[in-house]
Amino acid sequence: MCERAGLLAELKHGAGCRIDEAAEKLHRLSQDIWSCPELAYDERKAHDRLVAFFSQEEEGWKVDSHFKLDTAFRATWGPGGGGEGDVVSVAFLCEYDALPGIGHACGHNLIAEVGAAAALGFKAAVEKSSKLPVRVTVLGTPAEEDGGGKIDLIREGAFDGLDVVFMAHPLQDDAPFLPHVAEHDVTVKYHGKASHASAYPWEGVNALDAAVLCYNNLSVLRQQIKPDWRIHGIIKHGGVKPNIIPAYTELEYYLRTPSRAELPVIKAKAEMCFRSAAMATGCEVEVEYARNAFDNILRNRTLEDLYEENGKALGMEFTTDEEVLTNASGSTDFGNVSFVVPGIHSYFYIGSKALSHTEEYTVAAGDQKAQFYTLRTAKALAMTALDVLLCPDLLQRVKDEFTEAKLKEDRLLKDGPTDNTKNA
Ligand SMILES: NCCCC[C@H](NC(=O)CCCN)C(=O)O
Repeated sequence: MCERAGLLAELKHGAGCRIDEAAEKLHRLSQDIWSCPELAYDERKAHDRLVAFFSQEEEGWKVDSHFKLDTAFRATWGPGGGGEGDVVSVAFLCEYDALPGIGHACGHNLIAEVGAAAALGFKAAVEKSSKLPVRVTVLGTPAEEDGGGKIDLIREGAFDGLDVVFMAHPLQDDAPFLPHVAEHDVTVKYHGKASHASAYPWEGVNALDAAVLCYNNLSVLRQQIKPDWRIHGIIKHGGVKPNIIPAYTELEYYLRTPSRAELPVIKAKAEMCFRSAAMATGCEVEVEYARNAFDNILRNRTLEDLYEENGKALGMEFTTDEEVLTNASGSTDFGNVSFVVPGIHSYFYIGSKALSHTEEYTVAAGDQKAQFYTLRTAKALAMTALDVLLCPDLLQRVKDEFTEAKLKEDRLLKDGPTDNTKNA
């Protein structure tokens, strides 16, 4: 039981009221982002809209536009960071990139809204109590769907000095945590030799054959990988004309494992598939891994429990479906954040059972119905942040759990998982 339970309850109530009061403009913010979907690292309008929101529509924030990345931003309130000792530095994260062709089919417009709303509520609550040593940060993090803006921002020091970070992602259910797997994108390019495919095919070196063999090699490999590992990809370039033996082909694959420690194993296995296809066809092969590999998420059960308690008080019904709770739901660059700062990446229902990355989900993410659930989630995040701020024991528990979980993962990384790539 928190010693300041009375004050805590009052502040939680205040946070909720502030979020309700700002409901209309928060909805406009997310609608503006939703109606103009922009791809990773190119979210210029979303960036400008969020910057305008914190510098013009809201008061008291110091805003850094283009913060370390062209389409990232930072809004801060409270004492300056670094060296204050007792100041608790709390951050709320926004995402706002869309998917090619299907717009906001992952609902990142709502992630921007939920992050902004939680920050507004939390700030308003702590503002009333001048004695609370707290700094509030909103970080606008681009390119979750492609590239991993949070990983760039970590490298640039944007997460330095933060004590705890909060974000929430829309889905089909409310859940304080869903497993996320580590992931690395790889592009495989085959270079062959063009020739007339009917007149003198023997003069050609067929890069499409290499791509097809690569695809098939990986499909065969899939039978011998662990059930929770994932390999999936596309052929991005498959040639230009049936009567020209393709001189160039390109594939893009995502390789995923539950822990970042296992990624090197799946990569070594996939590598043999890439190279053997080149050897069989006489093509040259180039294998290019993306700049950023995504880590799995480190859980923080203290934060999850608090979030669940607050969510339930607001009427959330958390899923108990084991399939949802145990299946890996994809990857996120928040995984990398969870290795540098303790945090929570919860999921929230938006009034629809449509599946993410479909056109139906795009519609749901822009629907008025999603607003109630988005703001309710923002309240639960703000309330959870208030819990850790007002109860120093809880913050310490959050930090201890983070250190322990990280040590465990580091040990796994150091010892290395079993690799049966070589049959010796
Ligand atoms: N490097 C590519 C990353 C793709 C990330 C993408 N993320 C999501 O879909 C969000 C989490 C889903 N619950 C993914 O394909 O996993």
